[in-house]
Amino acid sequence: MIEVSELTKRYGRSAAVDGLSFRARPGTVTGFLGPNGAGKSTTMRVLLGLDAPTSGRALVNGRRYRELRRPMREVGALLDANAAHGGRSALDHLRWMARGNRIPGTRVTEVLEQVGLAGVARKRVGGFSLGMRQRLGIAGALLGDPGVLLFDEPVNGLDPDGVRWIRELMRSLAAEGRTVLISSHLMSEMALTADRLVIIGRGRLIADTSVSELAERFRRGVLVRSPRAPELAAALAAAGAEVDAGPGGELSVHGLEVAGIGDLAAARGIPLHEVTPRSASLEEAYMELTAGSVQYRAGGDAA
Ligand SMILES: Nc1ncnc2c1ncn2[C@@H]1O[C@H](COP(=O)(O)OP(=O)(O)OP(=O)(O)O)[C@@H](O)[C@H]1O
Repeated sequence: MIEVSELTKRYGRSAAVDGLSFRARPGTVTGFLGPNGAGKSTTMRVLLGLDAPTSGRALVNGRRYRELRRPMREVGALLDANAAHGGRSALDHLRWMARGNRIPGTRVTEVLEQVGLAGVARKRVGGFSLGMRQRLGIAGALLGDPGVLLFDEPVNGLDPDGVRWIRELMRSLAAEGRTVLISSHLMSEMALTADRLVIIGRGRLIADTSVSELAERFRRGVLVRSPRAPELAAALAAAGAEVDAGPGGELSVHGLEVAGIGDLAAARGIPLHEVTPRSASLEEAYMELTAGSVQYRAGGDAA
């Protein structure tokens, strides 16, 4: 379990994180979303004890990081894919991590297998592609077999195969009952990977929601086509719906759901050729939610 409550982190006069509260629960992939500079990495750094909060709390399993008895066995993290020393082999890097944390060497072999690097374990990390370095970083996060995992932008720069691999890994880690927090600025990716979405902007919480709740919130009425559209429009309006007729004769209906529209048409013997609930895409929803908190725009204007 991850619990962030009233967390504020200031750098000088500006707040990177500003009164942020949310939870990430076991068995769940929580997508941590926000535009560049929203405060995602800062929150993760505080959770991992790499930065001290100005105020508020960021707890892993009910404790601050430095109060954890065996941190690597409780929480694993991928913050920076380039953290491993380029001159070392993947095997040496993980062995070094394992030794420092009293983790048995056999675990190194296991995680190398799990991330698909067993075949290149003795190669120097300096020659690794970005995707291989991400895998190595993930192997490091998994080394202590922790119940809580934090991944900061793990799909950045990966090809579609790598992206899919990460998505499936995150899902399987959550299915094992682990708490998985994964940051991204891409809604499209999170919509496929995450159960819950914590969306932040300028250090503040914008939404704490499930993917389906977010889609529901951005519903845009029901699109209806019928060869007897004017008659149907009148009947829907009489039933209290708000109806707009489009240029092609299609109706945009608000205030009545698909079932209600179908029942009403059936009762009057009006044929329906299409009844489609419409919602803004999740990407549009995300853009709308974060519109006020984008720090930098193309052209360099501060928002
Ligand atoms: N060490 C630091 N000193 C001063 N300002 C910092 C420091 N670390 C982060 N910031 C500022 O805090 C804000 C939040 O940064 P953070 O890296 O947490 O955002 P993010 O959501 O992870 O963004 P990105 O997606 O770009 O990584 C930014 O305005 C950033 O410039």
